[in-house]
Amino acid sequence: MSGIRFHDVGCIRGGRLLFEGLSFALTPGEAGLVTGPNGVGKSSLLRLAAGLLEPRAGVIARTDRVALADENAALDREATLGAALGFWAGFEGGDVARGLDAMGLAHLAAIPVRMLSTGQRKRATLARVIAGNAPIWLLDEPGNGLDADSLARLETAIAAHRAGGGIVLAASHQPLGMAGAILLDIKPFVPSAVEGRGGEDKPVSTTLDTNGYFDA
Ligand SMILES: Nc1ncnc2c1ncn2[C@@H]1O[C@H](COP(=O)(O)OP(=O)(O)OP(=O)(O)O)[C@@H](O)[C@H]1O
Repeated sequence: MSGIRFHDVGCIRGGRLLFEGLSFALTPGEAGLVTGPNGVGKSSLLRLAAGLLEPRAGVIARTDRVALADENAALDREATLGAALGFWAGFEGGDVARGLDAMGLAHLAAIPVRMLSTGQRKRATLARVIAGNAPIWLLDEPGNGLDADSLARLETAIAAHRAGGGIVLAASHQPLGMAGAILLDIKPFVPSAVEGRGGEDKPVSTTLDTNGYFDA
C-alpha cells in the first residue's frame, strides 16, 4: 500500500495510556481529520505519524516522506521568510514561490521571520509544508490563528495537494474543509468509572470512533 497506515497502534505519554488499538490507512488523495478534547492525544497521534514518537504497540507504516506543521514554525527567525523557506525547499526539491503564493505571503518574502505576526508565522509554517515536496502532510491545528482568507487558502492548498495524489492528516478543533476525510474522533474513556471502581492510579485509556477505518 502506498501512503501511511496505522495498525493496532497504542500510545503512552507521561505514563498515561492515551489510546490503543488504532487502525486506519490513508492512500494517495485521501485525508484524515483527528478530533477530540484537549489532551486526548491528537498531537501525539501526529507525532507518531511523523516518526517522532515510538508507538507503545502496533505498527506504523509509511511509504512516503512526511512534513509536519505544528506549533514549532521550524523556520530560522533571523533569516528572511524567503530564505528560511528556501532552506527547506532546497533539500526537499521544493518550490518557495509555491508556498508563498499559496498562503498569500509573497509580499513578506524579504521580512525576517522574527518580525512576522502570530497569524503570519502560522501561514509561514504552512507555506513551509506546501513549498516542500513531501507527499504526506501532517497538520496540527493548522487553522489556529488564521483569518478567514488564510483558512480558505489552506483548504485550497489541501485540495490541490490531494488532487495531485498527496495525503493529509490533520488535527483540528475548528471546522476544516477536507471533502471525504476519514474521521478519527478520539474520545477519553476511564475504565474505572465504567467498572464501578474509582480512585485507583490507573492509566486512562481511550476509545476511538472512526467512520469505518478503525477495527479495534
Ligand atoms: N513530552 C511529553 N511528555 C509527557 N507527556 C506529554 C508530553 N507531551 C504531551 N504529553 C501528554 O500527553 C497527553 C496528550 O497530549 P497531546 O498534546 O497529544 O493532546 P492533544 O489532544 O493534542 O491536546 P490539545 O487539544 O490540547 O492540543 C496530555 O495528557 C499531555 O499532558
